[in-house]
Amino acid sequence: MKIGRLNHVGVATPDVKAAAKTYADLYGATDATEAKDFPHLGVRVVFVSVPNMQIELIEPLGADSPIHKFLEKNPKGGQHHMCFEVSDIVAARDAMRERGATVLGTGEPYIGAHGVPVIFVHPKDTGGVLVELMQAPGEGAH
Ligand SMILES: CC[C@H](C(=O)O)C(=O)SCCNC(=O)CCNC(=O)[C@H](O)C(C)(C)COP(=O)(O)OP(=O)(O)OC[C@H]1O[C@@H](n2cnc3c(N)ncnc32)[C@H](O)[C@@H]1OP(=O)(O)O
Ligand SMILES: [Co+2]
Repeated sequence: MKIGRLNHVGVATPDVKAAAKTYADLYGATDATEAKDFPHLGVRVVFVSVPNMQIELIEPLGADSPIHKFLEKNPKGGQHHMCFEVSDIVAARDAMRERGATVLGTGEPYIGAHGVPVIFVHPKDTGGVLVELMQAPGEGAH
């Protein structure tokens, strides 16, 4: 198993709409989606598209949001995770475990904000960077 293209960089923020405006005003990155809520994932999301990938702006949604503590430590927000595409998310999950990394949650891939299955690898096993792996859109059975 080998990771593929960088699909998005996750950026946690207290306010996705304000953050999207910053990317538009400061960097001219005006190609942004409307904010979309994912209650079962505990985040509100705006995708800002740039030529080779997306910035995934994420705001906590609900008391159990997985990014609450991150924002307590980083109240203005900050880089949260990187997401790489893989050709087979189940094979990738198995490879992470075989290579000694902790796959978060139950380890079962679940549908993320792009509508394809994802997993997360614990930052303790990846040099302090939270890494998300996602089934490459249009590839593999999922
Ligand atoms: C899936 C929808 C969407 C998509 O792309 O489709 C998204 O990407 S949504 C993104 C938000 N969802 C997640 O991040 C799910 C997976 N994340 C988690 O389960 C937690 O965030 C977790 C376990 C990584 C951290 O949880 P929490 O902060 O509550 O726990 P701790 O404070 O105990 O943290 C443990 C340890 O990890 C360090 N940490 C936490 N977050 C990060 C981070 N983003 N990057 C790097 N390191 C991180 C934290 O500082 C602790 O380190 P320690 O040395 O033990 O103090
Ligand atoms: Co993500």
